[in-house]
Amino acid sequence: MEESWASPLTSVAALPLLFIFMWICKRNHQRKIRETSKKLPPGGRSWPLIGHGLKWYMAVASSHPPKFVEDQVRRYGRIFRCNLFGKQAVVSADPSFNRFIIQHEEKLFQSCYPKSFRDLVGRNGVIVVHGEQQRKLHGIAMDMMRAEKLNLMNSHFLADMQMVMVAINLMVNQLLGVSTESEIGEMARLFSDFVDGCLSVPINLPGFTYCTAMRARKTITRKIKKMIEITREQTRSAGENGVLGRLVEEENLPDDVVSDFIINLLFAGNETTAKTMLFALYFLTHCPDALEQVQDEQMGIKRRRGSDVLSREDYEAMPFTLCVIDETLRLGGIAIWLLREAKVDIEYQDLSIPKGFFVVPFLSAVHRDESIYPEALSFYPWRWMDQENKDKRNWRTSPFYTPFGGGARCCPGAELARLQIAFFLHHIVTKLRWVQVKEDRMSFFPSARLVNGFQIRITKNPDEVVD
Ligand code: HEM
Repeated sequence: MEESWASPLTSVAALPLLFIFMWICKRNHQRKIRETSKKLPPGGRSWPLIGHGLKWYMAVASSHPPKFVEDQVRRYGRIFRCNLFGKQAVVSADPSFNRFIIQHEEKLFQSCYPKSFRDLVGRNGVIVVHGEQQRKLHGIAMDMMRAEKLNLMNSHFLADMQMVMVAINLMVNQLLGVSTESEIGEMARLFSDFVDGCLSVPINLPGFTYCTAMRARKTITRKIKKMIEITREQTRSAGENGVLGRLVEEENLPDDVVSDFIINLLFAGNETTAKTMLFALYFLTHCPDALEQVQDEQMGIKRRRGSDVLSREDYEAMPFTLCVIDETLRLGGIAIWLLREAKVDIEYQDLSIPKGFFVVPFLSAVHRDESIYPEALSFYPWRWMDQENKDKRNWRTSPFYTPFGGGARCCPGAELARLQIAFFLHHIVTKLRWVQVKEDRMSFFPSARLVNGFQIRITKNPDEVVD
């Protein structure tokens, strides 16, 4: 009796609960379907401990750094998973995803460097800081290096630049306002020790390159701080203090931050530009037609100008030389890949990338992709004269051409670097002739270089116009 009374009542009360239960089940089921269809990028097995490190190293040390990436792309597609530097990594040879990564710095991804590197380049430096501090320092660097400012910053800038053409000397001269030969020479020597350490095994014991670099860093920092003091005491006319003067007077940054800022600019701007100059000469040596066209263009400028010092207008009148520089950056761009870490769980198209994974946009895989650049492995500067490639060539916006990175960390020195390389080529091709005396090849490990040091025999150009 009790049962027959309770039963209809229970059924009525249970009905809404049953609906809720079914709705929750359905929702969970749909979520599960969604979650399983969003999956980790595909990837192959790797060796314990070393992961894919050996194959990665062999490719990067060769003259075709995307080799490992290309092999994986053939198997798994342009976005794949592997094991690098002791961690799970997602590597991309996909132009759109690369752009997505560099455009979402700070929100989804974050650049990351080992502690040993951060200690060396400076924990306050723009390269390693994040968030508000990075934005502020990056803004200052961008502002300083803007093309129109390069002319205004220092009325002697372009002339100085051509007198102290060795990249590091130029950087020391411009950044610190140091001009005597002995001061520049000493800073250049210290800096060379410092840079070697950035690319070495981080053992901080006497006799090791890293330790020598840390010592060099201390001396450089002491010198910069002394210069800051002197700069504060002196009031020179605008522009005469170099970048250091502007940082101290206009930006009002603490001394430690100014010092790391300068060291970062020296580090980021020196090797990159000097190596690109070297690669440009190497490519031109192996492409006589391009060399002849650069020589004609530059001799024309020299004849018109009638002097050794170039101006901004001359820079704008060398379209073919700029194609040579852009083609050099495409094939021999110093930054072949960038390193990021996923800050949060990320979903991109039907893929998920868990928080903490390394994410590696492999720039040179795109630069050497046959489906994007026909005859991709040939040095062919004329491709950039093609109007169809105008958008592709715009390194500020193009997903296909990113030698200077992009987004919040795009290279602030890009214009300065192109200007320096163009002027370097002008002086070299108008004044000298050379013959390569030893076979050579590019390698990108531990940093971009020509393995035999590009040995050439140099003679004076017999056609040089005497001023
Ligand atoms: C051919 C020469 C150069 C190349 C190929 C180059 C390339 C790059 C690339 C790819 C990045 C982005 C790194 C990343 O996203 O993790 C970068 C950043 C940077 N570059 Fe350059 N660079 C060159 C010259 C210069 C010069 C001349 C300067 C300064 C005078 C400079 C200063 C910097 C700085 C400070 C950063 C860090 C920006 C930040 O993290 O906010 N670079 N460069």
